[in-house]
Amino acid sequence: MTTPIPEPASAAIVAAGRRLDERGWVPATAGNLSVRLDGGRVAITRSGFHKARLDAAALMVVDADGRPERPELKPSAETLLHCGIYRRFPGAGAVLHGHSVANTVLSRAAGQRIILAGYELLKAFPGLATHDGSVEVPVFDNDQDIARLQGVVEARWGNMDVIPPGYVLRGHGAYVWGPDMDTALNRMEALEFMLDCHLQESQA
Ligand SMILES: CSCCC(=O)C(=O)COP(=O)(O)O
Ligand SMILES: [Zn+2]
Repeated sequence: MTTPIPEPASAAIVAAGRRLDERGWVPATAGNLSVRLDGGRVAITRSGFHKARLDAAALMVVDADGRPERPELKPSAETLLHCGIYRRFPGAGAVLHGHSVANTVLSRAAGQRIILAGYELLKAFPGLATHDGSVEVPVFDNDQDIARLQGVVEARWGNMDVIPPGYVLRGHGAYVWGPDMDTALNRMEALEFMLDCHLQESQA
């Protein structure tokens, strides 16, 4: 059965794609965006579309396991990472993925984590009331086998006491989520701002 994507969900994805593009975080056709719908379904960008020029035709619906409602359409190649986030975090309502210079450069040099500490913008993440704290952003080796990569992500989450609403794929990009699209966008801007600071400090 296929059902249309509710207009608020498609509008949120289209607007978010433009915002990520304005920031320079979705070059070429990089990035993917999704919103959780009723019944475990997910509205997500189709593979290969430029995120600055999304419209309703560039979006589609998959089930909670990433299976397309319309099998003739190809969802984002990274759909299973979105589904993994929605499965693990019932409060997640929107997921964003972008390829910034900062997340790409820093993750290529990082180990298994990037520690962000002392930034006022840490307060954009849940559970941090002041700048006087730190967040461990997991870094995963990139993998073209997305199901296998999701397995690695889940195993790591299982070993973390505090899981921040984001992670980075080495040399590839960042994933961030939130209860709604506006919050996810704010968290992504906060993460990217702090990564950019981190990068500039490392070059000073
Ligand atoms: C040209 S970017 C390479 C694929 C990628 O990393 C990405 O984020 C976009 O893939 P999609 O299938 O979602 O278009
Ligand atoms: Zn990507």
